[in-house]
Amino acid sequence: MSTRPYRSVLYIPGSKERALEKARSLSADAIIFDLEDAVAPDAKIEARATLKDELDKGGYGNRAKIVRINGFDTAWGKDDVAAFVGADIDAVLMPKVDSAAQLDELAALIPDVDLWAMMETPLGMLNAAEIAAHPRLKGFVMGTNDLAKELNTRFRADRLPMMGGLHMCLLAAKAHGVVIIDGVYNAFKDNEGLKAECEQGRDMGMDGKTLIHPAQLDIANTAFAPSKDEIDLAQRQIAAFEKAKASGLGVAVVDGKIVENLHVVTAKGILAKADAITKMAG
Ligand SMILES: CC(C)(COP(=O)(O)OP(=O)(O)OC[C@H]1O[C@@H](n2cnc3c(N)ncnc32)[C@H](O)[C@@H]1OP(=O)(O)O)[C@@H](O)C(=O)NCCC(=O)NCCSC(=O)C[C@H](O)C(=O)O
Ligand SMILES: [Mg+2]
Repeated sequence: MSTRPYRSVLYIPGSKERALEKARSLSADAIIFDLEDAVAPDAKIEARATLKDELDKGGYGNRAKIVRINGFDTAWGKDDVAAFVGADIDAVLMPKVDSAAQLDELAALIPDVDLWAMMETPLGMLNAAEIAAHPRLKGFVMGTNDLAKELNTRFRADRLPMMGGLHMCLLAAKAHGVVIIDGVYNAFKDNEGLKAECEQGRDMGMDGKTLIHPAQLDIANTAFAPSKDEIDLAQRQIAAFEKAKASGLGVAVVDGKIVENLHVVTAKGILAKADAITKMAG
């Protein structure tokens, strides 16, 4: 599993030069440079060239750089991949992945970068386990807009209609040790709604949230970072368990709750995440 933080993963349309420039100073853990749905068909080829130029210029620091290409069933998909062979990017994100075979096709065209998959179709949900098991696959991004469209579900604050799909992808991601990022929150001026959805995704086990506007960054960064109380508890659990172990015991008690080796593993994960976030901030 990656120790790199992915609390906030910001989409930026490859066609928007101003936003591409602005992203160099934003507090996103990762950026998805989008050539797919955020770019109009007439602007696709120019967006690809603009994005290539901006990535060549650099300046995105230690944010993960992920390029979302168009699907291979479009006129642009394979040329998108060709344009970024050898570029300074961390991953290529394929939209609407239905099967591991589609990742084989992508893998054959671009060496040396991680592959990520948009999980946003009914077939993708059903095949999540084989997709997560692909040897080059390192991350899932939930495409909850496309999923809602395909399932003909309504948007609800509790996201009940799409929970089945989200959970299938979570199980597959965790089983194969790949990162999983939650879908976007479309109402980008509704901070309370975004906070609630970030906390829901975090509690389910998502590693972070995809975002569409810079104003959403702080909310996601806070929700997906360990809180001071969580860090304090993790430190006390580790210390209490070490003390118990030294006395020949396998169980400690902290705040009236048992602490066993498995809780210590979780506690160490929390501290490692907090450390990675501190390092990311530089
Ligand atoms: C949603 C927007 C269209 C709003 O744009 P706009 O009205 O221009 O916003 P602001 O005027 O408030 O912008 C303020 C400044 O912030 C910069 N900006 C805006 N958005 C971004 C961004 N995403 N990244 C970086 N910088 C951004 C503006 O340039 C302004 O800067 P300045 O000039 O210095 O003041 C717009 O935010 C937008 O286009 N967002 C991205 C939309 C997108 O990427 N959609 C596709 C992904 S969603 C999806 O497809 C998920 C999935 O596939 C699914 O199925 O669910
Ligand atoms: Mg989509």
